[in-house]
Amino acid sequence: MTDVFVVGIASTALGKFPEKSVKDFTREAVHGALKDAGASISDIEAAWFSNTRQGALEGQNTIRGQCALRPLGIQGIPVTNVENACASSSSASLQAVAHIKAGFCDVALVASGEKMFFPEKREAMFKAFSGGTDIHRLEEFRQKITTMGQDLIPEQFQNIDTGQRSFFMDSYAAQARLHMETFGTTQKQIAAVASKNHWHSTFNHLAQYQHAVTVEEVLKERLVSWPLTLPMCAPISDGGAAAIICSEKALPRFMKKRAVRIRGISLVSGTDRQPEDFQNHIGRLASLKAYEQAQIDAKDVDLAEVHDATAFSEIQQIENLGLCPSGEGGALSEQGHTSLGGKVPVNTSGGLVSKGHPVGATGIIQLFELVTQLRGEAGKRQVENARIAVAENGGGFYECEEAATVVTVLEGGRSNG
Ligand SMILES: CC(=O)SCCNC(=O)CCNC(=O)[C@H](O)C(C)(C)COP(=O)(O)OP(=O)(O)OC[C@H]1O[C@@H](n2cnc3c(N)ncnc32)[C@H](O)[C@@H]1OP(=O)(O)O
Repeated sequence: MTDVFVVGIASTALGKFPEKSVKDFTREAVHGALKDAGASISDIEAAWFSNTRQGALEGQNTIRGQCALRPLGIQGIPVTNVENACASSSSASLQAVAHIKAGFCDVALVASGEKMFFPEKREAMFKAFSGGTDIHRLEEFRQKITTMGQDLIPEQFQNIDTGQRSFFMDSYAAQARLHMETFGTTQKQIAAVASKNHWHSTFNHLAQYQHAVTVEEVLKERLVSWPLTLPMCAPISDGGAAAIICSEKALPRFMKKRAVRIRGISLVSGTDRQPEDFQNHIGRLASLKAYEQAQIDAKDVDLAEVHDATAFSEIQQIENLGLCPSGEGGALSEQGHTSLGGKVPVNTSGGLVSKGHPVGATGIIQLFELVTQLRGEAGKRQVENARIAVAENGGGFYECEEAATVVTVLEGGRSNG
């Protein structure tokens, strides 16, 4: 089977852009990725597209990819729409990799345009998140998560209305409380992750928020769902991203020196595990599979982008990726080991909490950061001598964890000859 490479990749600026459409983000991202690869539209033999919101908020229920790509001249080739909640575009990447490995094509496009911010439809904007779980069991899930670690919530924060928010913030808050109860993780450690990611994003001109926030400031901010405060939560974001990937055979047509090899990619769905069973967390299962494919060990990882839909999630995911033992993610983060300049920098882009989280596009945006790093083009946030990078992208929520998780292992530099 052929090796598969990323030869072109781009992300738009992320943020709240009420004047822009899904088509605008897609156009900018696809043109950026083609330019980066030195490719043209006629090079693309098959395309995958991800978007999660256009159906719920704009009524574009199906064929979103065809609608966004045809105006760019991408037509007459297979176009497949992939929806897997926040893991949509990484799931799409896996389909494209499999297609190339199976020999169906040599050059593929994976693209996403996402629009989440609709100030005039605020209620619908938040309600749309509930579609990322089993809507027929929403109340059951809600009750279950409310009871998780409830005793830990300080009295002054119990039963208070913290305003409109996505269902997911309550789910992650419940998981955070369970982790605190089990391992002694502290709210201050979660704040340290948020503060570190906000600092990282000061070096990322595409990030939604680009200001530093101290640990103390994070803790003093508005509460969203205990123990999570505002800067610990992924914001509402618009944006797009695209990648051109190819087989070994097609590689000489592109800038070989800047190519990054996809050494492993795995997709796992959640299981019936109990919340306390951390060893079988979906992120752990997905990373083990991807590491096996890539024939690497956690100690080989030079940097990672993980799905910090909340700052707590980063603690959970670095444990799942094996960057530290279970229960030690909070301490590892607080001691600065996951910061730029630390042992294994995590979320150098600023992560979802600061760089932004246009959900369908997030998988490719994570790859964009890692490819930029592996090419040595990350400027002030560059991780020295980075060779192996890992992306972890989680989507949806079923029972007590993400419904889908994709882990991708990338290798840059000397692997490409
Ligand atoms: C599997 C998964 O990935 S699930 C995750 C999917 N994503 C989500 O669930 C999104 C979760 N986020 C939310 O629900 C919302 O963003 C909330 C509740 C946290 C905040 O929403 P609101 O109360 O409407 O606040 P709003 O977005 O208006 O922000 C107000 C201001 O606070 C500040 N702010 C908001 N979020 C952040 C953040 N993460 N970091 C720093 N500042 C922030 C900004 O100054 C912002 O104003 P601006 O965006 O206009 O500059």
